Amino acid sequence: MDADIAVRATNVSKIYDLRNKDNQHRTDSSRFYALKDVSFEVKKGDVVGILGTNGSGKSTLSLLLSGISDIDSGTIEINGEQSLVAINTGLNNQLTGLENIKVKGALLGLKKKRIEEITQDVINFAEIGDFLYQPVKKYSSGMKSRLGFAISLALNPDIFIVDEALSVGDRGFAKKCMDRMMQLRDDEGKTIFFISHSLDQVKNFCTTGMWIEGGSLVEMGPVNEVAGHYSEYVEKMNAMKGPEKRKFLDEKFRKRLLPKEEKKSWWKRLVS
Ligand SMILES: Nc1ncnc2c1ncn2[C@@H]1O[C@H](COP(=O)(O)OP(=O)(O)OP(=O)(O)O)[C@@H](O)[C@H]1O
Repeated sequence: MDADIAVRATNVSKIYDLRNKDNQHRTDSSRFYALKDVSFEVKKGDVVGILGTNGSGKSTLSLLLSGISDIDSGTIEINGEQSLVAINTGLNNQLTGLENIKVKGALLGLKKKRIEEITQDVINFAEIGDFLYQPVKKYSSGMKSRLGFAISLALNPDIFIVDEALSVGDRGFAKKCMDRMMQLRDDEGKTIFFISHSLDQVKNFCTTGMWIEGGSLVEMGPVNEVAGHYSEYVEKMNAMKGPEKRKFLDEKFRKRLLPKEEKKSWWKRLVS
């Protein structure tokens, strides 16, 4: 992969099993594309805003980009270290904040001295006081976001993946994070993927827009253009009336189901 490329995704698909309301597998068409055949390239230093309505596949993509979740088909090539900042990922709920920092450092194979430096950076940035010594399960979502964000910043990865993490923090902390992310963008040339439902935030912060809808990549390009097309789509969808909207959403959902033949061959592959 060329040295100026940070991430290359080629025909990436992620499939989930659907369960019915009794938590049983459905008898037919029970497999569903969270992402389907997604391909793109992102240059180093690019700041990509990922847009898409609820359930379109944005968080799934963030989990694949950060290497937390496995891909079902296709490839993702990454140039550099990546780190995910999300509300509910990456922290062990049973451990205290402090233990989480140390475990993360140890898992990355860092030396004791480096872990101590990182711990101090996290304490300074997160400003969660004595909560540092409480198990994370006692944290509010805003506090988890503070800790998660501070850890990712301190680890100083080449690629940041920020999934809605700012939406739960209070205004002061969200501003502090945005200021720091602007520094990462402008002074350090980091590659950033930024998922937010705030279109203004995406337009102000990002250079490239990536619109994912129904598990597929619809458009990627200059952020203002992509955000404009996405807004038009959302407006059209919002203008739909009850039955029309239900039909539209149902068709969108059905397009993501794996065909039965494909399901059969999957089972055959499993038993053969
Ligand atoms: N672990 C899972 N098991 C089964 N289905 C899942 C799982 N995680 C996500 N999905 C489904 O995959 C689809 C994509 O979900 P994802 O969380 O990526 O969407 P999103 O674009 O981030 O949505 P939102 O804007 O609501 O956060 C959704 O239909 C979701 O229900």
